[in-house]
Amino acid sequence: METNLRLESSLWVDNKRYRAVLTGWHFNWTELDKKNHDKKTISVPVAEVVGVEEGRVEILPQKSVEDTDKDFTVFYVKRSSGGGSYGLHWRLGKTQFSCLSRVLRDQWTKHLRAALKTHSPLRPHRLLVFINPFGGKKKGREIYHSLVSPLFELAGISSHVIVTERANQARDHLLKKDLTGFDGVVCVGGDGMFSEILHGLIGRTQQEAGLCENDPTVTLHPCPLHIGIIPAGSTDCVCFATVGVIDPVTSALHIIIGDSQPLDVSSVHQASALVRYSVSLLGYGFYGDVLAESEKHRWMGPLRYDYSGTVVYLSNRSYGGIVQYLPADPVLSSPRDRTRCLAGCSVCSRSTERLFPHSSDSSSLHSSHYSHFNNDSEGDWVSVEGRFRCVSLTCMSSSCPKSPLGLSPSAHLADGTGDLILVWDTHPLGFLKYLYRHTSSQDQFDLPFVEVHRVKAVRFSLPPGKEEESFDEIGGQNDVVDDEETGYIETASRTGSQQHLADADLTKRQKTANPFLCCTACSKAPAVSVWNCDGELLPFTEILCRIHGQLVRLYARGIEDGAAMQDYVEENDKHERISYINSLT
Ligand SMILES: CCCCCCCCCCCCC/C=C/[C@@H](O)[C@H](COP(=O)(O)O)NC(=O)CCCCCCCCCCCCCCC
Ligand SMILES: Nc1ncnc2c1ncn2[C@@H]1O[C@H](COP(=O)(O)OP(=O)(O)O)[C@@H](O)[C@H]1O
Ligand SMILES: [Ca+2]
Repeated sequence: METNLRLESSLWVDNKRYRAVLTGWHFNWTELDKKNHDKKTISVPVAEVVGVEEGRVEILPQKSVEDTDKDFTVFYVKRSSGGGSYGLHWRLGKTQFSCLSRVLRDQWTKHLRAALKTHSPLRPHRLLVFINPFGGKKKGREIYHSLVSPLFELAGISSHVIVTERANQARDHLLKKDLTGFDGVVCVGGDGMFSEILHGLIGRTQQEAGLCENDPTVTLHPCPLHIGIIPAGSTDCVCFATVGVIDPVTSALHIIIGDSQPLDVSSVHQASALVRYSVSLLGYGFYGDVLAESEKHRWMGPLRYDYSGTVVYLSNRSYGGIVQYLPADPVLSSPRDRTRCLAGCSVCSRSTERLFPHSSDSSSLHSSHYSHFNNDSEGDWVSVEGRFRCVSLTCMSSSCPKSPLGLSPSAHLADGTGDLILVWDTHPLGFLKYLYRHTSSQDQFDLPFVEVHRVKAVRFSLPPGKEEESFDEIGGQNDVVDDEETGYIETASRTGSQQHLADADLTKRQKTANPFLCCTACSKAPAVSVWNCDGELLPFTEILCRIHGQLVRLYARGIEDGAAMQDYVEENDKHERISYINSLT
């Protein structure tokens, strides 16, 4: 196949003659009629070609085609220079080639298109797009129509666009509507919008497989549809941690070329009922309180988190709790090994083999997946009890513009584990130091009151007697929880209906359990905090979380190391130059 795709000829770009070569994996062109040391080769991996069009094509300011029969135009991914050491911006590169004859032109377009098909099999043809018009700075629609949709069109992708009119519309659509014909789902919005897509797709996949999501020991089926994220939210942590930059064009290009990045997902259960799924921050204490406080200030937009963070920091709270965790195999990796999960991460690739050992045999794929979870005995769990500033679990680094290396800089996107961070009660300046270290590359785990563990599952419970005490205490200051509300929680736990749970607003009981909805004006410090689950408040305090390795796939490839990529590009250029010179002599 590969030999059939090879093509080599002279081509002209801007009236200069080039030697163009298409091997299986690369398309490159080198200027001729120049002294050897000036020769420069441009090399584009076939997998990064966006589109091949007959004629001289422009797409800006709008698409125009000059239909000459000896020309063709190639669009491809171009990395923009000077983008810092982590995360590169991708832009659309364009080169217009002229051939000596129409026959040769047709040969080039045919070969390039065939190579594309062979080398990027996951390119989407049809996408379902959800736009949250109210996310972040409310620019979702504008971002999609001006920056993304012209690129999708150029790449021949057809998209069905839905601008949401209410929260949970995207999730409900994915749970109930016909999805045949779609290769992937794109969300234009923030982490909250991504979470809707995540819940819709995971729920739908388990429904179709006849699996019960409530049971934490069940091996869930990975979702067949890919998810693309066009960032247009407040934190955009999932996008930042999987692409390395918050940039709609970069993300659109990853979608177009069908990049594929698996992602670990944590399921959160209460009394054997599924409560929610989480990929980034599942946080109790500080991060829960910040979210609860910030809900009152939504009108501030993305700034609400800084404001609420300051208010909560100044309130200086800590909470009692029992944390139990199931450690991951320490031989594989550690949260303090100072490595980074980057594009092509070897820890994650090895995990794919471990999680899906017979991936060529689809019948055994799911049955073997996660069987080890059931084999872990109670004795493997580690238990700690005390007072915490915060307890956080994250399946990935959770880097975001506020914290470029993230909550756990060495966490992996797809290794089947999460990092549990315990910040014990400490003096206010110590905690500030911990928070502040998130903004730089200083090690936030190198503090005497901070612990981090790589885990497969986590349980959180309140110290004995504390739960009732806290509700009684608050009950005295607020309306007593009535039966109807308690009834809801019981019903929810019993049926575990994901939709029911997610649809329900916080009940009064949940509000009383939430310090910032009731206690900012109280002098007494509350005994319980609330869980922040990827930006949603959870209605339960005592939970069990389990990490499901590589449950979903994103149109992304992980963070490209800018510095290493530069070397690669230069090395590649040099290699191509030398091999070309050798072929001449
Ligand atoms: C002193 C500077 C401290 C900077 C600390 C930064 C820690 C940042 C860790 C961020 C982890 C983010 C995980 C992602 C969560 C999102 O899923 C989720 C939803 O996002 P969406 O609204 O876009 O849908 N976002 C959140 O829950 C937001 C959490 C944000 C926490 C920010 C805390 C800011 C703290 C400022 C403290 C200031 C203390 C000042 C003392 C004088
Ligand atoms: N049309 C809509 N009206 C109101 N809320 C919506 C709508 N569409 C989505 N949402 C909800 O808005 C929340 C926040 O959206 P998100 O896109 O994450 O923005 P942000 O990052 O600013 O929080 C999400 O939880 C989502 O469920
Ligand atoms: Ca992980």
